[in-house]
Order: sequence, then structure tokens, then C-alpha cells
Amino acid sequence: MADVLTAEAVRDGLGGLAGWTGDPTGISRTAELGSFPAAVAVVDRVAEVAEELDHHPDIDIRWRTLTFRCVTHSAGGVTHRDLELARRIDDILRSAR
Ligand SMILES: C[C@H](O)[C@H](O)[C@H]1CNC2=NC(N)=NC(=O)C2=N1
Repeated sequence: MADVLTAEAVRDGLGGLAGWTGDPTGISRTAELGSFPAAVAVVDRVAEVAEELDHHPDIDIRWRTLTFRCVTHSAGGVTHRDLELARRIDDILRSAR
């Protein structure tokens, strides 16, 4: 099982991720899309990536604003798998704008 990262390692990882904040208890990012259908389409693409990685974000949908939270539930904190998932979510968000 992946190890929970130290606060410093999470900080380093977040350095390469625009818009994400957090600490070893979880990392999150909010993004506003152009419409509710556009937001739901992003969630659908994130679902595909989550299945591919077998790693799943917590997702909050409020009209066209999405909040993603990544934490490895089985490890009880943020692991390298969350940083990878966050990078993939950013790729999707970039291409959705
Ligand atoms: C068996 C499978 O790897 C696990 O149940 C996965 C699925 N997706 C997961 N996603 C997240 N975020 N944390 C987990 O611990 C987790 N566990």
C-alpha cells in the first residue's frame, strides 16, 4: 500500500499543481465551468480516469462549480496516487476550458 506523504512532500507536489491546496490530510481544488452540463461532462471524464487509475476523488458539484478532494482512504492520508490523480484532473480541466 502507498505511504502517506510528509507535509513537505505534499507541499513539493502541490508546487507543480496550479489551484490545489492542502496537506497530508487531503488536497483539493475548486473549478468553475461554463455551465452545469459542462461541469457534469468534466465529472464524467474524471470518472473514466479514476477507474483507469483505480483511485477515486471525492467530488462536490454545485451548479457549475466542482470541488475535487483527493486522499487515499485506505492509507488515511495523501499519497503519490493523489498527486497523480490531481495532475490528471488538471489535464481534464485544462482541455475543458
Ligand atoms: C481495491 C481498490 O484499490 C480500492 O478500494 C481503492 C479504490 N479507490 C480508492 N480511492 C481512494 N481515493 N482511496 C482509496 O483508498 C481507494 N481504494
